[in-house]
Amino acid sequence: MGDTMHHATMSRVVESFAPAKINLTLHVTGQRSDGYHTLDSLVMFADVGDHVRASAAEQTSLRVVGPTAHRVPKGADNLVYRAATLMGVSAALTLEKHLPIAAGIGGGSSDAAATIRALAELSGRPIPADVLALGADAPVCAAGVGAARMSGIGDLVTPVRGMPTLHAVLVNPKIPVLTAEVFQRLRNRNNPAMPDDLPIGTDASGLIAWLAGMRNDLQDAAIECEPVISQVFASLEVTPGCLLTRMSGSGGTCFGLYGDEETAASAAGRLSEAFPSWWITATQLNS
Ligand SMILES: C[C@@](CO)(OP(=O)(O)O)[C@H](O)COP(=O)(O)OP(=O)(O)OC[C@H]1O[C@@H](n2ccc(N)nc2=O)[C@H](O)[C@@H]1O
Ligand SMILES: Nc1ncnc2c1ncn2[C@@H]1O[C@H](COP(=O)(O)OP(=O)(O)O)[C@@H](O)[C@H]1O
Repeated sequence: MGDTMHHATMSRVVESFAPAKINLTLHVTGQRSDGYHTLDSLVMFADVGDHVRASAAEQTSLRVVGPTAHRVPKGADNLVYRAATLMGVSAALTLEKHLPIAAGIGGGSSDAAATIRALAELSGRPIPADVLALGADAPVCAAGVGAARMSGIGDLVTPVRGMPTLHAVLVNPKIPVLTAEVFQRLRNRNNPAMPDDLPIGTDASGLIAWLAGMRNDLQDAAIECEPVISQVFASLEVTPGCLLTRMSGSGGTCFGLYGDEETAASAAGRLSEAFPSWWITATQLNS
């Protein structure tokens, strides 16, 4: 009895969800002397994503499973492994990978953040201050605050409370888009930031109307890199009830916003039939 309990404690598995990150807006406001761009972005998280499982072990190991596992590095360069190294905690790690790769939805950063949360719970250690080392999207994912305004180069994260739930469809053509290449292709690196005051406390239709006046400044450059993205936009725009379309991050995932869950689900159904090789999912964006 005592032994069994001891064993159960030793093999405690902590599971952490790594949601897709959606940039509802992405304004590129300048470029620093080190080449990195300053951003102003309103971020929310989807209810689809990857799962990370961690249990204490003497040496770190990583097993990658799931539908998109074959597309990610399996060794020490996986962001899950790098997050464990940054935490200074050794663990047996499993990444269950569902999100498309190099997709503008921060999959690797979200996996790293989920790993950090799991290892913090397992070890009692605090979340390290330098998560930015794991990518510009890692701080917003690690903050775990839900909706947030991301600025600086991704290192400044301000929680945004009082955002409504949004009903979205995510569409990715399964063509990887290289973030660095999209930034390189930008013609205009100095665009206005979002207004200081975000539309806090509005309902979904008020938020969508406000979003319509905002931008993703990487869209044109991403379409130049991968022209299929304009087909992704066109496919979303013609779905009944689509209120807004935009690209997330550096692409190629684009999202459509809808007034309710049923309309979003039926748009996702139609699109999946028309484009069986694409990754298409209806999702709720939560604050
Ligand atoms: C564009 C964004 C917006 O949320 O999302 P994704 O498209 O990755 O999802 C992020 O800023 C990306 O974050 P992440 O993918 O973690 O980027 P990193 O690995 O840090 O950077 C990849 C490359 O993008 C460029 N980069 C990235 C961030 C930034 N603020 N300025 C840049 O110029 C740099 O050339 C860098 O070498
Ligand atoms: N756990 C991981 N998941 C996804 N990509 C990873 C992971 N670890 C390392 N990478 C590398 O990071 C790169 C960016 O992937 P990803 O985070 O999916 O991009 P994006 O932020 O554009 O959605 C990939 O090309 C991949 O080689």
